[in-house]
Amino acid sequence: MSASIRLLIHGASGRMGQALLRLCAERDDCSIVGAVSRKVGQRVIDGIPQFASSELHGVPDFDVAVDFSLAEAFDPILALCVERGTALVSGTTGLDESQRAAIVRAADRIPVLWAANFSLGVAVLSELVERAAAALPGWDCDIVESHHSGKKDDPSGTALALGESAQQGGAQPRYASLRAGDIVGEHLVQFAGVGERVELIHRATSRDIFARGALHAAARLSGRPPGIYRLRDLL
Ligand SMILES: NC(=O)C1=CN([C@@H]2O[C@H](COP(=O)(O)OP(=O)(O)OC[C@H]3O[C@@H](n4cnc5c(N)ncnc54)[C@H](OP(=O)(O)O)[C@@H]3O)[C@@H](O)[C@H]2O)C=CC1
Ligand SMILES: O=C(O)C1=N[C@H](C(=O)O)C[C@H](O)C1
Repeated sequence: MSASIRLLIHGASGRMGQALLRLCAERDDCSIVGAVSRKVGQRVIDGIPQFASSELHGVPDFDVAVDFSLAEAFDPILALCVERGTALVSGTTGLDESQRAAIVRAADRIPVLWAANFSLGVAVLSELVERAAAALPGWDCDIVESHHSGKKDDPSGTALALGESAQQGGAQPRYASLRAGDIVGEHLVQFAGVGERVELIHRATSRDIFARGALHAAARLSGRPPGIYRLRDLL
C-alpha cells in the first residue's frame, strides 16, 4: 500500500477549505498535516494543527499544498512550495498577470496545477463552448456567471476560462456577473444569432464537486516532476 500523501490546506477556514477538510477525512490516500487561515482561534481542530498565515514558514513538512484562498494570499503559498520543493494545487481565482507569470516560473522547480474550476461538468462545458463557438461564427457570445454574495472577484475564474474556450473557437465573449444569496456557482454561455439562440449552462449545487476534484488532483500530482499540469492530465 502506498504512503498517505501529506496535505497542507491553505484557506482552511473558508467555504472551500471546510469542504476539503471534511472530504479528506473520508479518504485513505491523503492526510492533512496543517490548516492555514488568515486568523486562527484554536490551535488544533479535530487533530489537525492550525496555523495563521503569518506563521506559514513554521508549517510541518508536506507533499502537496492545496490552496483555495484569495488572490492577496496566493504569493506566500506559492513561494513556500518553491522553497520546500513541494507540489501546489490551487483553485484561487482573481489572480493577476504577474501572479500567473509567477506560476509559470515556479513550474520550472515544482509541479503546479492551477484550475479555475475543478468540476467534471465544467471541463465538459469548456469543450462544448469551443465547439459551439467554432460552429456558430458571427453569433454573439455572452457569458453570465452567478455566485454567492461573499464572492470577491468578477468575472469568475470559470467565466474567464470559458471565455478563453470561446475565443479558441473564434468568438469574442462578453461577460456579466451576478452576486446573490448563497448560489454555489452558475455559468451560462449564450450564443445568439438571428431568430435563434443556443444556451449552455452549468449549475453547481455543492462545493464538494470542486473539493473532490482538487483532492483527486493533489493525490495524482504528488511526486511528479516540475511543470504545469492541467486537470485533464491527471483525470
Ligand atoms: N477552482 C475552483 O474549482 C474553485 C475556486 N474557488 C476559489 O477559491 C477561493 C476561496 O473561495 P471560498 O472558500 O469561497 O472563500 P472564503 O472567503 O470562504 O475563504 C477564503 C480563505 O482564505 C483565507 N484568507 C483570506 N485572506 C488571506 C490572507 N491574506 N492570507 C491567508 N489566508 C487568507 C481565509 O482565512 P480567514 O477566514 O481567516 O479570513 C479563508 O480561509 C476563491 O478564490 C474562489 O474563487 C472556489 C470554489 C471552487
Ligand atoms: O468563488 C466561488 O465560489 C467559485 N469560484 C470559482 C470561479 O471563480 O470560477 C469556481 C466556482 O464557480 C465557485
